[in-house]
Amino acid sequence: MATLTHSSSFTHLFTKLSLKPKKFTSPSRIRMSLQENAPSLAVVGVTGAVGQEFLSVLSDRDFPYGSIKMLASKRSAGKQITFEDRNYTIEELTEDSFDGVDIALFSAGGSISKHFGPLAVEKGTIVVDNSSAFRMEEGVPLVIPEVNPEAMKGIKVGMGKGALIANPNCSTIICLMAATPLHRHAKVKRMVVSTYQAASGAGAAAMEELELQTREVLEGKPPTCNIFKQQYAFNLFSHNAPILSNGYNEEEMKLVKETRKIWNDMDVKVTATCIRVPVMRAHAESVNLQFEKPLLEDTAKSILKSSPGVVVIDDRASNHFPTPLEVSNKDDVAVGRIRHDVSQDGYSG
Ligand SMILES: NC(=O)C1=CN([C@@H]2O[C@H](COP(=O)(O)OP(=O)(O)OC[C@H]3O[C@@H](n4cnc5c(N)ncnc54)[C@H](OP(=O)(O)O)[C@@H]3O)[C@@H](O)[C@H]2O)C=CC1
Ligand SMILES: N[C@@H](CC(=O)OP(=O)(O)O)C(=O)O
Repeated sequence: MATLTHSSSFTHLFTKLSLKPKKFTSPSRIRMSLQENAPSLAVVGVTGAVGQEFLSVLSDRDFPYGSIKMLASKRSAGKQITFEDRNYTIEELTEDSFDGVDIALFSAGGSISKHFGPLAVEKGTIVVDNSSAFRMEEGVPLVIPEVNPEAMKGIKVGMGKGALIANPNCSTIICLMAATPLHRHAKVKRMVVSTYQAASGAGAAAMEELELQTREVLEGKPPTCNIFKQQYAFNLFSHNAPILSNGYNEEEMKLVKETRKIWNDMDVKVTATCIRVPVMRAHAESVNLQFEKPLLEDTAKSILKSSPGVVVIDDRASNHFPTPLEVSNKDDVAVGRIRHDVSQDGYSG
């Protein structure tokens, strides 16, 4: 029914993020969210593509904080980072990092989350985890704030009690930001998703590799393949996540399982094909929905137009629909190519 584009990545406790290419260049802004009596924060994986976006979003949204710890690996410890006109020294992530921390934003990979997340929770920290480590764990809310904020009700800063909140996979988030309002109206029976995923989803090093390879190929040199095992520039390939015994890759099965958990609907039928495309930032998706109840095209459009975090770009006359370039560094999910599926009877898809 629609093509969706979103600045690659994820939604977490307080926002959705888009990935920018900067490393160690946190935004220098006039607005300051540093306040007395505000929560103490920690950003785990602060030097990474996502960590840098955490900082941008904290600043963009004036998220109040009393202090902020910049955490990364031993490799980055001691390096300086500037955030909201203040210099911070990056600290190595250790088991003592969370003493006195109210909220920790984790984005340093699943194994780091698995080890340090529970330790932080034990110390009374609310952990918002961007990895896949806890998403499917029972009792851990898997939250897209615009979709299912009720899943994290009862988790409050300042209660002295730690908690884990998981952030879905970026492809799931993009898809459900648009599909959920329609699902609430006409109930989705089956969803077929195809993704066109940018380099940003694979981290800062993948973005650097795409840039380097593009230059190398244009100069007639063999492309450097460190992050992906094949040429990425001027090419596309099946998502690099491991292939499972059912023939799907892990990225595809995340879309299936996470949708069911977020919608609390174990019967919804979901299938996905995930592809990596040589785009620097912002994933795109084709989402085909089959509904239980009829849904008219105009109704779908007006539902989407009034959905939080969604913008409709659907100008048939000038053939103008969402593109990764247009949505990069923006938070909203852009939706276009909204149309009835001619292969479905009535208005059921
Ligand atoms: N939910 C979603 O939509 C998305 C989730 N992700 C998740 O976020 C994670 C990070 O992604 P991304 O930012 O793109 O990756 P990057 O490779 O750009 O960054 C990785 C970060 O993790 C840090 N790190 C690595 N090893 C350690 C360690 N032993 N201790 C502490 N910090 C460490 C790195 O620090 P250093 O610089 O010191 O090495 C760096 O800050 C991914 O692994 C994935 O789980 C990513 C994209 C989308
Ligand atoms: N979805 C990211 C990969 C990733 O980080 O996924 P997850 O958050 O589920 O580990 C990509 O574009 O490749």
